[in-house]
Amino acid sequence: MPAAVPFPVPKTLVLIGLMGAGKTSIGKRLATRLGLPFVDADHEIERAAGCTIQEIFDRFGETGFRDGERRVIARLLEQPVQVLSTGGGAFMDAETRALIRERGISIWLRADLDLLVQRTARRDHRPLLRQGDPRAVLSRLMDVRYPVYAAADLTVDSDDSPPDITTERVIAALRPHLGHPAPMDAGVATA
Ligand SMILES: Nc1ncnc2c1ncn2[C@@H]1O[C@H](COP(=O)(O)OP(=O)(O)O)[C@@H](O)[C@H]1O
Ligand SMILES: O=C(O)C1=C[C@@H](OP(=O)(O)O)[C@@H](O)[C@H](O)C1
Ligand SMILES: [Mg+2]
Repeated sequence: MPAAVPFPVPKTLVLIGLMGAGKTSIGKRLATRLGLPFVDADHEIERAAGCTIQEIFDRFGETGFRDGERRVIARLLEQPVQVLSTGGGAFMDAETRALIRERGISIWLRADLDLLVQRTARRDHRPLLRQGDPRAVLSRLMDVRYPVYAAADLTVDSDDSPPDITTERVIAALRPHLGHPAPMDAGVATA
């Protein structure tokens, strides 16, 4: 991966999109490229609860999970600028969406159904995909969520390109939102 790019980033970069779109994996790479801290909301929710997302769903239901998710993301958005990967349902919450709009730059990683099915099949830690045929669940979620995700500040296609290419695509889309890099000779007096 190329060295970090020294562009000032004005607000936390918030990755949104369906399960398997690559929010967690691209978010990590994006943070490295921009020299920013990385945080994954699902990871923070599990840390705060002291158990896995599956266990939260089992004990408190999806509503309990969503309450925790809303609180954790609000807390994370109070922190200094970073890359924040959310879980696929987070942006569907009106309160969370408003906070992201105020304090972040939202980036929708858009992927097609086949790719999402293929990528999410590798692991079974997503409770919503254990409640029926994963393709049918993802297809239904696409219908409901894509019109809402479309309100993101930026949309970037997550296809079968290597992750580093998708990461560069995100950086290219972000360019108009980034400051200018510090000049190499900053502070050097000129005649
Ligand atoms: N080009 C790619 N871009 C993003 N993820 C990819 C890519 N190729 C394979 N993957 C894999 O897809 C899986 C789902 O990605 P993940 O980052 O967990 O998505 P999300 O956080 O959006 O649910 C991961 O195992 C990741 O390694
Ligand atoms: O789409 C969703 O509602 C969910 C997505 C998951 O995160 P990823 O999108 O990172 O898989 C996780 O937050 C939870 O299983 C619910
Ligand atoms: Mg994730």
